[in-house]
Amino acid sequence: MIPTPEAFVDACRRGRRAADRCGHRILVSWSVPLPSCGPRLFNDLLGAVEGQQRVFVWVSRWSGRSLLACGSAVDFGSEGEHRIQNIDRLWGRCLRSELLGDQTSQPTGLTLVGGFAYGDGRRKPGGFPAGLMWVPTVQVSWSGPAAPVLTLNAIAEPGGDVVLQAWQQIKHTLRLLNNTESIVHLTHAADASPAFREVPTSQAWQRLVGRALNQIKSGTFSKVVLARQVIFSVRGALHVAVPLRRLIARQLNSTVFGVGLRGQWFVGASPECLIRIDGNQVYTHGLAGSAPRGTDTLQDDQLAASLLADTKNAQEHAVVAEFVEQVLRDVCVNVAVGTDERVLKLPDIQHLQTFVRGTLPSEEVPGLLALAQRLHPTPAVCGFPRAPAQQWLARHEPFDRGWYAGPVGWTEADGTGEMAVAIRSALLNSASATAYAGCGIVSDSHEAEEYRESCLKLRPMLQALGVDTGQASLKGTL
Ligand SMILES: C=C(O[C@H]1C=CC=C(C(=O)O)[C@@H]1O)C(=O)O
Repeated sequence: MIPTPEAFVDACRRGRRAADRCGHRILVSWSVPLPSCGPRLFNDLLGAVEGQQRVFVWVSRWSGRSLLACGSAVDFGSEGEHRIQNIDRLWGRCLRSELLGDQTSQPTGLTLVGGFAYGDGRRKPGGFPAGLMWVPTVQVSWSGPAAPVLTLNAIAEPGGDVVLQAWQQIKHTLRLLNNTESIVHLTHAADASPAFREVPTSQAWQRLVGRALNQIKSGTFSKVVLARQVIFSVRGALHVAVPLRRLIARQLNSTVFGVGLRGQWFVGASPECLIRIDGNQVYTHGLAGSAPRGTDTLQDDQLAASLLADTKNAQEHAVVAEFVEQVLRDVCVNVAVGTDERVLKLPDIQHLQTFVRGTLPSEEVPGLLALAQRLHPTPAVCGFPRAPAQQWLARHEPFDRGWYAGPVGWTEADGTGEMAVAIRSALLNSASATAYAGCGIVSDSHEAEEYRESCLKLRPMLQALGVDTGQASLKGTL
């Protein structure tokens, strides 16, 4: 099923010779189109990779790019305020001095995948790291209707036994590609139990909204985005392929992601693109201001019209749209702000949105990660002005956001790539599923309305986890 695997072994041999010459490790990246049909292979592979130690899943509604990757040839990790920038620097250095040197152009499939915690706190034992991106050992990617591309990456060390290593990697890849059929049929969802715990409790969260409103009145900030957690216990083994498939099938206007690290998974369907680069074009997205969906088209359109006309939502949205526009103006030329498609309709909620695009000038410019560092956190997940909102959240939000609302995505050697704001997400392990939602609080916000809105934002993940939100005990709460 892998065409010309010997070519990968040859590339590894060349990598080893280069490593011997320069005395340091060399990254070998080799890609080949796969003959199998795309969507089916993707769906089947999802079942096959879920048990792996390191997995990255991506189904983009912005670029049409899908990725399924496992293993890591090389990790780039960093903590602290400059974690995105630090990983950008390490990746740049790897591309300049460690990539297999005798290729005439950039390797086509080489991709860095991963993400970042929302905050710059230090890594907690057992939790997701503050920043981790990596080059997968095995990756299958699709772009629109084109044939899937298989990419194998390996590190050749000076004096290392690359031939054995390369054949083992091919064997492992073949096992993954061939095992898909049997594994997918064994995959059953152990749905999350309807028993749940809210952090903070609904009353405490609404009291916090009240305190945020006092700060807004006293002029500390004009907007803050307050989040909450809902924690479900999980009965039996949770097969992550099941919620991922549900998200892919239902959240058609959201980019679906899944990051598996040592048995824990961070998954979600984000409607918010932090940054996307395609060639010299840069895209970002302001998303804030929300309304429920209607029960029929007439009511739905009325709700969208009121959302567009409402001053509270307009204010909540404007700070985000103006912020992301300014970041693009700082680095791009020909910045244009989209005026159509002002409302994004998702199955459970609708939002105000603004698309901003720009062109990278031809001189040396920041890449995807450097732009993500400038944009994160936008006022859609933090507040405005950023520093006082951030400080207030650090003191009052009673949990660590982890990767919720952080940047998650991928970038290639030529700078192409995309990162989502990881909202509408959950952290899953063998015992529990923790789902997150946050709401932008501005001067005209109301505690109970914001609580109801946060429940709508939790729904995509709860539905994906098999929680019956129509059930009596959850009605009016979630
Ligand atoms: C912070 C979240 O949503 C943001 C994105 C869209 C609309 C939002 C709002 O209306 O509050 C939030 O700013 C979340 O879903 O957890």
